[in-house]
Amino acid sequence: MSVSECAPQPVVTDPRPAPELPAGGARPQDVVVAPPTSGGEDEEDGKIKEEGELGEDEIGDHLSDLGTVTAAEHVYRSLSITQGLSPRGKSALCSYIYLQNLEVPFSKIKDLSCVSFVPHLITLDASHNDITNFFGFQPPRNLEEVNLSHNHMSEMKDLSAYPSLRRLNLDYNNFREIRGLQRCVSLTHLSLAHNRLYSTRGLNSLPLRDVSLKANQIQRVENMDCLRALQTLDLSYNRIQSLSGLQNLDYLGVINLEGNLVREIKEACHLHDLPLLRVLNLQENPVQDQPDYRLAVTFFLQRLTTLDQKEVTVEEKVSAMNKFDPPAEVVAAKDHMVHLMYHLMQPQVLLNSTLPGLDTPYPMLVLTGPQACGKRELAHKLCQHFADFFAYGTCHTTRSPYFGEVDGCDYHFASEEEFQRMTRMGKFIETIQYREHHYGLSWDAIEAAAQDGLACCVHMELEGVRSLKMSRLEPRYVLLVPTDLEAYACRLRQRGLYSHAQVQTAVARVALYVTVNRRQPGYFDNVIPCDDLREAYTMLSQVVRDYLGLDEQMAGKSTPATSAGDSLAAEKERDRDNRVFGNKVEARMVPQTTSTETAALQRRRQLAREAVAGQSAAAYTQLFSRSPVTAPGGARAVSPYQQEHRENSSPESRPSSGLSTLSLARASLEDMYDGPEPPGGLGQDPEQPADPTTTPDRSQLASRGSSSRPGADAKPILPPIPSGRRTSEP
Ligand SMILES: Nc1ncnc2c1ncn2[C@@H]1O[C@H](COP(=O)(O)OP(=O)(O)OP(=O)(O)O)[C@@H](O)[C@H]1O
Repeated sequence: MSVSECAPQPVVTDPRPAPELPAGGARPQDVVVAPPTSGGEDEEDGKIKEEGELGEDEIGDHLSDLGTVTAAEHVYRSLSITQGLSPRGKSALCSYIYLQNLEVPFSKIKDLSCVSFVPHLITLDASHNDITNFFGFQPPRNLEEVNLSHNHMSEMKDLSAYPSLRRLNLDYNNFREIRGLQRCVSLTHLSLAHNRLYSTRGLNSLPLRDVSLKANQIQRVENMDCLRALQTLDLSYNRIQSLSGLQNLDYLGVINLEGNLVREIKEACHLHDLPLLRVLNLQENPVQDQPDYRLAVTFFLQRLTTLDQKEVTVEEKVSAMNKFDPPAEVVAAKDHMVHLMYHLMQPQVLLNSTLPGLDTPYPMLVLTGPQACGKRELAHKLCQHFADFFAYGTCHTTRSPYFGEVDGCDYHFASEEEFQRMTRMGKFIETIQYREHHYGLSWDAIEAAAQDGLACCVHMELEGVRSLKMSRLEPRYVLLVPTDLEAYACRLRQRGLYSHAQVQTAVARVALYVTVNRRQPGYFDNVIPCDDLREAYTMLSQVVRDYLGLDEQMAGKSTPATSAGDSLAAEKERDRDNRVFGNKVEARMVPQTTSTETAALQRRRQLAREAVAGQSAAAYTQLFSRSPVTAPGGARAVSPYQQEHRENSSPESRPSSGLSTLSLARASLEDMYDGPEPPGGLGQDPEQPADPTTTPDRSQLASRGSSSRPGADAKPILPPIPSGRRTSEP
């Protein structure tokens, strides 16, 4: 089937008018398109027509797509010869110079020089032939699409004469390198799959949108930076290990890297900044064996919609986020989950900090704020000043002590192993990792305060607050926040403990606290600027006095209520103020109690009352054999208001903190003694004027409580203030 080499013949169009086409379509032979330029190419070539070869006249049977050149001339624009037939002779097409589409696949063609006779050609399909000569024809100046796949070409040549070329398919040839495309300024689609390419070089600055270099021997992505219009890239079945080189292809939306040698998940980082990347295929790469491969890639490339030919689901995206960069709430939830689970795995004992009145939480005060804002100092000072009410809750940490810090006082300094062991033993309520160290508040720290009948005062970072808020404890949260960042940074530097970066981080975290406070009003019960620690302490102690109702009690001392009614009204007013905010927040947070739960709660309360009053079995007495008083308050006999309160009390209406509700604490205390008054007397007659010594203190509490109540005679124990941190009495 060889065709002899000869120069293309000049084409002369037929000047005669085309005959009328019969209705229903014309046989191609009936249409005179262009006469042969000479009579007998075959003779000229000296070839005898072989089987499967089409002569000039037979070619007409394969023409289609009739169009016009002028009003009088009709031409066929497409020639499609398949099924093993081929145009015979190099100049077999010279009669069809107006052909625009030429399809000659599966035709055993070795030489395409006949294409030189069709200068108007736009698309050429000569795939599945035996062509060895790359573009071996005179360039049709409008040639846009060429399919030369499945041939035997091995060398690309300069295609600068094909400026209109848009699509070029050279799959299944033997090319070793990409060459000669520099001037193909219209080339948008290029396929060189199944060749022997070892490099991606040679594509410089082409307007390519779709490139397939599948099944070659490429090891690296090189020189592709300039393919700024590239949208789809198929590099599957090569030997690529790194995804470097793809990071600047801003329009890239689809990358197929199946069957390569990518091993590291971190290679995905090279694709991280591709804004339009939606589809990635890394199937059959060693990286798939990495743990959490799919989640990790989903995390790195959050815009992906399809990974490894599988849709990336919303659930996967959320899981990936929660795993590799969890939002603060998720971190807190996990922390809470872990500690709750480990805690529940331990034998359950009734803690001193377990709800004293079943509907009143153990009172706690949490000072929070950025590192070194002074909260630890203030916490110590507060516990010292309000020694009858608060004990300092000493947290655990894995960091080593700073100069002057005392183990067991500032922190319990623990090794990493010890900390982890405690975690597994369910010892912690919350933990955080701050920098490279762990910090944790243990149940024991709270118990130490609770068993002395004291509220616990602790300090912690925001992360700890988040976790603590998920526990059953309902502390009061006081935010201490520096407003003068320069002074704050200065204070950090003066400590001489932190690097420049750590100072910067601490300063930056101030904004975090401010933002939380702004976006979630009520998240912190009080906000106190702490630029001046003396002023901050004054404000803090006032806040605490308000919580405890101390000032009001002092006022009550100086102007005794004129009547029981006045006293009751004042108490109601105070109680209402204390509760109003807490109730609002709580109402939003607490799910509605079902009737079953309400019934269960009532049963438990009843049992508790009976147990405390000595009316029920010893088991219940044991269960509640501890001091019910944690927040101090003036206990008294049941007043009409308290009676009303007890009747109305429900989990929904209870305040968010034990500290906020002195009256509630009293009520609950009396709930516990809602039977015969305990020895020593719980309170005083509401008809009587207020006791002139009503400022409650530890001794009063002890004297008010029943001497038979365990813990009633306990003495407050305050941790010593370490030197260097010890502050004078205010
Ligand atoms: N259990 C805990 N949970 C959460 N945060 C905690 C806990 N214990 C301590 N922190 C906080 O960890 C941070 C680092 O504590 P560290 O004692 O190392 O720094 P510091 O400079 O002494 O801070 P500060 O003076 O504010 O207490 C502090 O903000 C501290 O309040």
